[in-house]
Amino acid sequence: MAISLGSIADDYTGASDLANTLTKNGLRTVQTVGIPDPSLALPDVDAVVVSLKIRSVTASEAVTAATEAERWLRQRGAGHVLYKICSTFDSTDAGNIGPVTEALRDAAGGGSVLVSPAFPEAGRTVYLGHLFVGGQPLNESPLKDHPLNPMHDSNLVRVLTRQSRGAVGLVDLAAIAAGPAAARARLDALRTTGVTLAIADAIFETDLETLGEIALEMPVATGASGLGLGLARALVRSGRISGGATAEDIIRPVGGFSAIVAGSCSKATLRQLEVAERSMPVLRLDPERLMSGPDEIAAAISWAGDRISAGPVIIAASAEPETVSRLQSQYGREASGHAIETATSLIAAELVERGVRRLVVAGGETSGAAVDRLAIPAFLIGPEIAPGVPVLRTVGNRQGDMLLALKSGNFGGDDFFAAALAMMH
Ligand SMILES: Nc1ncnc2c1ncn2[C@@H]1O[C@H](COP(=O)(O)OP(=O)(O)O)[C@@H](O)[C@H]1O
Ligand SMILES: O=C(O)[C@@H](O)C(=O)COP(=O)(O)O
Repeated sequence: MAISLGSIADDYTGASDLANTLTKNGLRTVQTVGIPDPSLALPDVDAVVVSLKIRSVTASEAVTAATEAERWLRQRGAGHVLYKICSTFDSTDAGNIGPVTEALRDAAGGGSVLVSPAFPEAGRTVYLGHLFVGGQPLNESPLKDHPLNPMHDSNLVRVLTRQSRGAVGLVDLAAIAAGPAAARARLDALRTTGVTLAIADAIFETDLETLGEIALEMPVATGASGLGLGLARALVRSGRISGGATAEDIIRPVGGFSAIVAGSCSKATLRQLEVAERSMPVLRLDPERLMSGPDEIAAAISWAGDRISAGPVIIAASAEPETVSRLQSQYGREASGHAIETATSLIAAELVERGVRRLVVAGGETSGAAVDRLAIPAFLIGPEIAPGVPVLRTVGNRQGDMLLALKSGNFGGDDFFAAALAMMH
């Protein structure tokens, strides 16, 4: 199997978001969980998205995992590798976007790397290097309260500079709107001044198409699904792939019970839970009790066990920023995040043991922990529930075929949970 496009995603929801965009734009795509075991039979595809859980680990761990994935992708023919980051540039001054991008650049022999988290379909645009989330600059958006990586600066040139060894520049909208030749010239001019990482503005899909065209001429790029769209369209335009991806039979029924597990504290998820509460049983976990022992997990499993055969249930650790801050000031940010992810993943695994075969997980880190515990090796990409969130069908899963949706915290409309379940039978 030779692939045209390789991607390394820094979390699992981000991976399914990108795989969804690539599929919608004509690439047959598979999402693997880590580097797949050689015994796993992967389908014949144009693109592989390797999901890693490296957004919130140390920079050196992230670099090691990403460079290993890069080698694996190159060995399978990937001429271009996209490092998929969050469209809200989730990271801290310690990394990991800068260190991983620079390591992938070094592995590919140097040159310039375009970096753009723009994803206009989801309201993420970049202008003069500033990232906007809907109508708000990043630092005024709900991302300012993210439990693991609160974002306090919308100027991505500054943010990336703080994480990188090399100089960071800007390919601005004026150059991009003037088309590939002008954007290329701007990038070349930056390179002569020693800039190796270039934040790229993008507001409209046409900007992404321009970015995709020039990114494809280079071995590495860093960005969110918007850049994926540009790369996929450039590949299809180049005639190198057939452009015939379909998502049709991926959602054939799997049976079993259905459940939702949420660990995202994003504003969108909190609203979706409120709305779902009107039509489904929802158990709100007590974070204090989760931190102090296994009783809360056992109680949640028993609560779900009593209800699951009657219809879908939701179990959520999600809480408002004030509650999250209180817990973090008592136990520390990483320790509380990790303990809650462990709890939600144990609950998800226990639900699957009890016959759940249709599972929605809300939250990037939360999804990563759950999919790892379930030991699911890979996913095929089905139709889209909401921008950035497809239905996934497991490949090579030991419990048999399952349908999942891994929802990025910030994605989906108010009725996302009902909409997801309606597409999974
Ligand atoms: N009540 C809570 N208090 C503190 N942290 C929490 C709480 N509920 C969930 N978390 C943690 O918050 C983090 C949310 O991150 P993530 O799952 O990536 O969601 P998102 O997709 O919204 O970023 C996880 O580490 C999760 O364990
Ligand atoms: O690019 C995006 O916004 C998403 O694909 C993504 O990575 C979101 O991360 P989480 O909110 O942590 O799921």
